Amino acid sequence: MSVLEIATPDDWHLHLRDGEALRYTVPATSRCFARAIVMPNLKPPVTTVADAAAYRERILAHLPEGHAFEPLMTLYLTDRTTPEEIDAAADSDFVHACKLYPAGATTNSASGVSRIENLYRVFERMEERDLPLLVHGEVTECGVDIFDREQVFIERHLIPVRDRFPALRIVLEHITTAEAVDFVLSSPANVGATITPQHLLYNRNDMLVGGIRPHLYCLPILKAQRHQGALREAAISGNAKFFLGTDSAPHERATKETACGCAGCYSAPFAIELYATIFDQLGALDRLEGFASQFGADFYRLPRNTGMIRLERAGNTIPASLPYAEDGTIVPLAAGQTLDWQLVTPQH
Ligand SMILES: NC(=O)N[C@@H](CC(=O)O)C(=O)O
Ligand SMILES: [Zn+2]
Ligand SMILES: [Zn+2]
Repeated sequence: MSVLEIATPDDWHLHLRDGEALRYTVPATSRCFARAIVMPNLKPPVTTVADAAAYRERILAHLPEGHAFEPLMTLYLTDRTTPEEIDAAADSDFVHACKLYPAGATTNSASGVSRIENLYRVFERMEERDLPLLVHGEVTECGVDIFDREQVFIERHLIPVRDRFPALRIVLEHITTAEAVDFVLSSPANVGATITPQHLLYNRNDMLVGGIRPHLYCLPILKAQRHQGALREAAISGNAKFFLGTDSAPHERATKETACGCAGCYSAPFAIELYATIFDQLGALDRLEGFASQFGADFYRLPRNTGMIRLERAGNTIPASLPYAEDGTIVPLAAGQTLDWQLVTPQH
């Protein structure tokens, strides 16, 4: 097969950042994706419906002419989030979910939740109002090894939340382990997961053997090869609980190539080509459309996109770096690698 046409995809986990960064991040996603779930971990975070409305306008102000793109906004849960704010979110037509960051788990999560049980009244209202809960699923206790943090979070926190709020729609974001795959598979249909390109393409050897590669450092951290295998199997399984979420998380080059580098991989400019290359290598190109363009919309109870995109089989080399922010540069995921697919007809 040398041409691939699929329904226009959506990105169900995306960091666009704010301010000057939007000039780069918004077109990188809108060239290909019709919608994206926009993460709220700004400084300060997006905690109210009013914040989300203002942020949505700043995003749309950077949409290039001729691009059709709908940012699907989210609220950042804190210890102080109220059930009333959940009602306001559910009543709005642009807030589509709330995001749980355990305090200290990842980039800009300092205002996150310190004790998950404190949010049970909020979860109860989300369940009533059918507003999905998106989860960065890692514990933060310093005694728990970084490679075990997802699995321990599932056992200690996620299983109790799922069982206490059986109708709550939950997305375990950017899953990285076989245990996360098993958790999703053994849960009812209202529990799903997003899978990133980096966790499909790489494992911890790619990050650490022969030298440390800061541009592969993201959270949850890349795991062992057997976990990568479980994620690949889930992504190409055709099971509608697993869908595309890039977790494209831009950090300027200097903040990654330093003694204490930031977590996050910037994949947006080549996202669909990365996924197409992986699915092709796994002999599962026919499963890409469900994963990229259908299952997420179904989970969020939004209409599937009616437009199409076209990709062609062609050597597509990702540049070593791209312009980003004021005078900055950014190193995209898989910089310097040649992908097997290229987007030729965006959204038509
Ligand atoms: N994934 C990451 O490593 N980083 C994300 C935050 C997140 O999604 O956890 C970021 O905002 O930089
Ligand atoms: Zn996260
Ligand atoms: Zn993220």
